[in-house]
Amino acid sequence: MEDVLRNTFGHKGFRSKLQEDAIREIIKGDKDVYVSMPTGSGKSLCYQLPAVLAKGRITLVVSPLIALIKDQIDSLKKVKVCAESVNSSMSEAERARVWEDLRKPLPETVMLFVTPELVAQPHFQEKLKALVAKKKIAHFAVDEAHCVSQWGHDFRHDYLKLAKVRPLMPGVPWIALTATAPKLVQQDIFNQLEFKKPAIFKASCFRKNLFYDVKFKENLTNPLRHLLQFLTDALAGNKNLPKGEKGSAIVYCRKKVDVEEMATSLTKLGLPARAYHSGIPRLTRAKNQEDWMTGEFSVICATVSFGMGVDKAAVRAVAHWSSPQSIAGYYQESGRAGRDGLPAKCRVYHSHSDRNSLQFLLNQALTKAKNEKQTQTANEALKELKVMMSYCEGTSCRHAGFAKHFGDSLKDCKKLCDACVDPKKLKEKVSAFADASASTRTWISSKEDDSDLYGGGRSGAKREGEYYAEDSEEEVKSKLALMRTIEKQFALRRKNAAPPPSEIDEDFSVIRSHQFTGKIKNLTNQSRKCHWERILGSLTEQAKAYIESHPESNPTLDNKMLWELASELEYSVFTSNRNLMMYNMNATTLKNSLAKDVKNGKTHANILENFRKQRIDEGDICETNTVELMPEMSEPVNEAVKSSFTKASSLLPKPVKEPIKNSFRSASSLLPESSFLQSQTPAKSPAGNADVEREEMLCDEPASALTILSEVEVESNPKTETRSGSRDENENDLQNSTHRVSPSPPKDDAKPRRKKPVHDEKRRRSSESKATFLDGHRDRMQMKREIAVMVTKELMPFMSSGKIGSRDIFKRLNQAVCHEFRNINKIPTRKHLQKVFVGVFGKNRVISDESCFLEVKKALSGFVASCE
Ligand SMILES: Nc1ncnc2c1ncn2[C@@H]1O[C@H](COP(=O)(O)OP(=O)(O)OP(=O)(O)O)[C@@H](O)[C@H]1O
Repeated sequence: MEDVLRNTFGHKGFRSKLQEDAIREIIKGDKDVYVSMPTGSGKSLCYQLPAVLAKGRITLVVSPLIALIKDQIDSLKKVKVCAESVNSSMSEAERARVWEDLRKPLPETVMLFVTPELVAQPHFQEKLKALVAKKKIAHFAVDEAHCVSQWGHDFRHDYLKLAKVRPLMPGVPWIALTATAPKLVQQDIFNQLEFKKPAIFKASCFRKNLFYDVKFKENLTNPLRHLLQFLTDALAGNKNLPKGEKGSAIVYCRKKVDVEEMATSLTKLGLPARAYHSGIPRLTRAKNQEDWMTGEFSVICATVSFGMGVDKAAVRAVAHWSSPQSIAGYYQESGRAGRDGLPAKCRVYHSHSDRNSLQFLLNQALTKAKNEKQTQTANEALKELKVMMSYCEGTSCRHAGFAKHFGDSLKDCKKLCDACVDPKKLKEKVSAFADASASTRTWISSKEDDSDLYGGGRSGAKREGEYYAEDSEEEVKSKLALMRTIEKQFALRRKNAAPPPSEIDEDFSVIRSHQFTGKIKNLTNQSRKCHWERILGSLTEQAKAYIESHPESNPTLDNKMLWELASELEYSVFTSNRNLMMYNMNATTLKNSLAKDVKNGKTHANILENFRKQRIDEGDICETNTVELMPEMSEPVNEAVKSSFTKASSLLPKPVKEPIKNSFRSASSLLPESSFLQSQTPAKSPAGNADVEREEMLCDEPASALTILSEVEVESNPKTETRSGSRDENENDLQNSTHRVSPSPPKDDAKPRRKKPVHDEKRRRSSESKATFLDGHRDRMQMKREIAVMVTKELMPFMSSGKIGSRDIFKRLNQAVCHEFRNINKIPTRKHLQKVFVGVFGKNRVISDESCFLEVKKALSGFVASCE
């Protein structure tokens, strides 16, 4: 045995005691054997070595993918072990050659790799019987045995048929091999493969060379840059290594389209990456995999169809760009890191929208379940998702999370995950994320197609053949359905009539927190959905108008974004109104306002943001060293875009005029003359015009324009009620002051508002705070706001003293400075800014015109960098 280990396989010893023991047991050949060891721990050797020792007899190996089979055969050929396969990718002659060999009294073939589909074929079973009759089968090994379990994350229907061949081979011992599987899956494997009293070899799932953490996209200023940094750090050791030894990384994305986008974005940012998913032509896909394996490039962006059986040792990082669907799946995918035993990192970028999309899709599967089995499967998938979400949003040791799931006993890893390295910091992050979720927890995103959910996810049951088939037909259907709905809404909007309840009742996924509809007495889901549809109609029209008027930038309609935005806006009206009449009135006013904006050629801020992002992705907007995912109406956005910009505040219902705090009153009076406010606000405050001007000069933070203004007020008027000590308190006050832009009946405007009891007020505030949360990127937006406030405040005096030639230059300079600080993720202090402005204005420079401004802009990053 040791000879074969050394001389044939070239290993100095066994990888572990468990590997050795399992191999010994398999060689004995008197029992079925179950081997469960983490990815990369050397499971294959457990059947390969006994196969070599079983001279003259064949070991049959069932493997789920032809690609995987090919890899195995290639690596065995390298060590001169004769392994063959018979599968659909081979020519008739090749298959005949293999069968011919197998018929020989002493076949050369040591291992025969087959797919479960082939095993199910009668003609294969006939040949199998003949081989068994001649006692030519040594072992029957089932690789990736978790595929047999419906509770596994990668169920393959054809694996279920394997047990049918069991009676055809009495006395042949079976081997089931899988990476770590939970107890339930293990038992299911035994049941399905009819294992009786198997010998069990099970390793701990703890991978001591892997560091696990979770990042919350909503907490990050620029998640893409964050990922880029993560990958760059992980691959930093590559510099002095030859190509073949360079470390590499995998970025898993949920959908094929995300895979493509990610590969393009990373490449544009200077980290060459390629895509891998089943939609890519097979040859290109194979070339991408090959080039990644050989170190031509380091990063592969893929759906989960990539990786099974990929034996690349030096994977230094595995990132999941959105939350995986199950913890077992995540364990296996992330386990592709560090197969060489050296340190590697595994990270999930989690977000509310991922959580909600997954939840929505699985709920949908549950709703659509036609029989008890499907219901059970869907329920199980939901349970798995719950566990995965607890992993992402929990604060306990990540490794212990795996251990618990797989029935191991590990308590904590000490320092191999973010939870053990800095529990306090993680708790803060989780709580910031939870805060953001207050408004989105029950939000169910727009219809999504699950055909590409992490390469198929549980729907992977549908997969057949060698590659994960993906349902492009489904995708098309889903898109058509979406388009039909949007078209329907256009028609409805034109007729200005609500659809019959039966039609709208069919799907409330667009209505956020719809289970809370009872909050407003007599308000039905149908009614909410009807308002949502009308809002969506107007938004879609805005987007279409923009597309028509900007053919040069070739933007495309992002239906999903429009659905979500419509839901967001409807939800903000829903949470800020307390009776049916007010809800209906304000929802209608909102819709009218959006429609009016269409006429006036205005476009909602989020739509502009989306188009701008598209342009960034296209590479049209690419500022040196920066890719921004959030709206930055800065330099590269053309004037037309700027002028058609609709303030988010204009979408909020009418502000309460009288009983508000100073800061808010001033803020509301600073609002732009949007169609909505024009129709609602009878008179401006005396300070109105000046303030409007000042507001326009502020840095372009569309969704938070109002909030910025409130903050400016807070900063500049220490006596205002909202001013309080800490930044957090200010933030609360800020929100509260902003809430007051909630709708109220026109009659109330003239009367002072009756003071509510404290608990009522609290409840009102909390529901209103949900309403003000417009984009779910709270921390990032807050940082932007704070930068904008600081920069505006410090730049103002230069405007007043005539050092800035025009309002437009002020605005652009302000944007440019904000931009620089956002680039370095820093909220500047007064001192920082004073230093920057010494550089900008020198002793007595006046930035009077465009050329002057451009000159300053060029040097700006240097001034900002040196201000620290
Ligand atoms: N005893 C050993 N000594 C050194 N290297 C080994 C030993 N056993 C296996 N290996 C190597 O470890 C690597 C991983 O082995 P293998 O592919 O069998 O892992 P696995 O457990 O099947 O992983 P996965 O579940 O991802 O397929 C291979 O490169 C293999 O050659």
